[in-house]
Amino acid sequence: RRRRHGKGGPPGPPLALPVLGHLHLLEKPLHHSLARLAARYGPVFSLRLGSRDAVVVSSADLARECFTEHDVTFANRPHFPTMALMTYGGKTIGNCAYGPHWRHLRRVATVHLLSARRVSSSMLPTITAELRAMVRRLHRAAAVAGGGVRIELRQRLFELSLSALMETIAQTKMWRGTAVVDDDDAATDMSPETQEFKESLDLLIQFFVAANTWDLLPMLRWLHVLGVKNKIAAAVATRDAFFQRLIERHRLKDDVGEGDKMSMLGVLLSLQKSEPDKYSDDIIMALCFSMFSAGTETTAGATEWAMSLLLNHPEVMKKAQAEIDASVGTSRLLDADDVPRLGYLQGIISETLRLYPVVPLLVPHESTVDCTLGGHHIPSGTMLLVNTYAIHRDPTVWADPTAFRPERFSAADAEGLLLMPFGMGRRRCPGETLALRMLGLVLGTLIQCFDWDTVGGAAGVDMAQGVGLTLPRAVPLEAMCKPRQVMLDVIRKL
Ligand code: HEM
Repeated sequence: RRRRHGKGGPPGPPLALPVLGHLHLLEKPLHHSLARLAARYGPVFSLRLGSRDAVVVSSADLARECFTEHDVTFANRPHFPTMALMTYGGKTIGNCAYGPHWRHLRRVATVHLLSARRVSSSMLPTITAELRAMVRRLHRAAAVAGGGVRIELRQRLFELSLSALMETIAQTKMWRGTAVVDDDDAATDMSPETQEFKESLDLLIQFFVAANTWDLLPMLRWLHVLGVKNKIAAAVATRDAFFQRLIERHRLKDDVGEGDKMSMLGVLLSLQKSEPDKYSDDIIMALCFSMFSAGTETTAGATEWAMSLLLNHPEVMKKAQAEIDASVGTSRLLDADDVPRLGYLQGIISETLRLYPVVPLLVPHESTVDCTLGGHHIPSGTMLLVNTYAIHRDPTVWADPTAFRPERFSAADAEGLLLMPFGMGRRRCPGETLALRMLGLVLGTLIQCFDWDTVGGAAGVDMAQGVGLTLPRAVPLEAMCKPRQVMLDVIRKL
C-alpha cells in the first residue's frame, strides 16, 4: 500500500501512469470497480484520476464524517470544463461551486420550487394527470392486444417523468387548453413542446456521459472536444432557444395562475419582476435545466429498477397489491394522499434505492481546505467520491445485503442504518420529497391497476447493470401488462 497525498494520506494503488493516473485500473460500471479497490485498500483510499487527485469513501461511518464534521469542507464541486459548456458555465445547482451563487439557486429551489407544500398542492395533481394518461394508454394497448400486452417500460417511464416535470415547470398542455393530450391515435402523451425538448435532452445526456472522461483527461478533451465542441454548442443553443420561447410565452400571458397553481416558470418570472438582477433569464434557464437534468432519468430509472425487482419477486408484488386493495380499495384509483399510509410500498421503494441507488457515487464533491478524514490527511482541492452502492450492500451492516427484502424497513432492523440514495449534508438532493412522492404514486398506481409478468417466463428479469449517468439497466425493461379485472371499471372511466 502506497500512501498518496504525501505523508499521512490514505492508502491507494501504487502504479499511477503518466496522464492516465489510475484510470487504467478502472472498468465500467465505475462503482463496481471502486468497490473492488475498496476491498483491497480500505474504506477510504486515494486515486489519481487522470489530472485529478481523488479519495473514495466506501463506509457508512466515513460518509457520515464527510457530511457532518466536514460538510462545509466538501461542499464544493470540481470544475469540469466540458461539463461547464452544457451547464451555463457550471452555474446549475448540481454543478456550481459552493458559494453565494449556489446558495441563491439552492434557496430558490427549496423555498419556491420544491417545497413540501408546492409538491403536494401543485406538482402531485399535475403528475397524477400524466400518470392517468399513461394508465389509459396501457389499457388501450392491452385491449387491442386482446388482454395482455408486451410493454417496453423504460421509454414510457422516461417520458412520464419528463412530461410530469415539463408540466410542473411550464404547463405546456394547459396552455394548449387541455390538461392532457387526449388523442387515442397519438404515439405519446407528451406535448409537442416536451417532444421537442426531449430531442435536445437525449443529445445532451450523451455528451454528459462522454464529458466524464474528457474532463479527467485534458489531452483527450482537446483532441475530442475540438471535434464535438460545435455539436455541444449546437445542442445547447437549441435547448436555450427552447427555454427562451417558454419564458417569452409566459411573459406574454396575463394569467399564469396564482399561488400554488402557478407553474415553476410563473413563480420565477414573478420573482424576476420584483428583483430583476437576481432572477435574470440566464438564472431562470439554469434553474429549469437543473430540474430537468437531475429529476428525469433518476426517477424514471428508480421506477424501472423497482418494477424489475417486483417482476423477479411476484410474492412481493402480490403483497403490495393486497396492501393497496386493503387500504384504497378497488373502486377508485390510488392518489398521492394514500401513499404515506402504504408502509409496504414505501419499504419496496427504500429497498430498491438501497440496492440500486441511481446516483451510485453521488455527484463528485471537492474539498476547499485541508482536513483529516478517518485519520488520514486530505489536501484541499481533492475530489471526493462516496460509493453509496458499496455502502448500501456492506455485509457488516446489512443482513443478507444482496437480497430484496422490503420487510427490513417495516421492522426496527433498518433503524439507524445509513441509507443515502439522495446524499447527505448541504448538497443533499433538494428533489427528495418530490421524488419519493412521485415514486410511490407511479409504482402504487401501476401495481393497483395491472397484473405484471416477465416476458421470458421462469428465466426472470436480467438485472445486469449498464453504463450511464444514473445506474441504468443494461437492457431496457420489458414486461407483460394486463389490466386487473377488479379495476377495469375504474380504468375505463379515466
Ligand atoms: C429517485 C430520484 C432521485 C435520486 C435518487 C436523487 C439523488 C440525488 C443525489 C445523490 C444527488 C447528489 C447529492 C450529493 O452530491 O451529495 C442529487 C442532487 C440533486 N438533485 Fe436529486 N435525485 C432524485 C430526484 C431529483 C428530482 C426529482 C429533482 C428535482 C426536480 C432533483 C434535483 C436535484 C438537484 C437540483 C441536485 C443538486 C443539489 C446540489 O448540488 O446542491 N433530484 N440528487
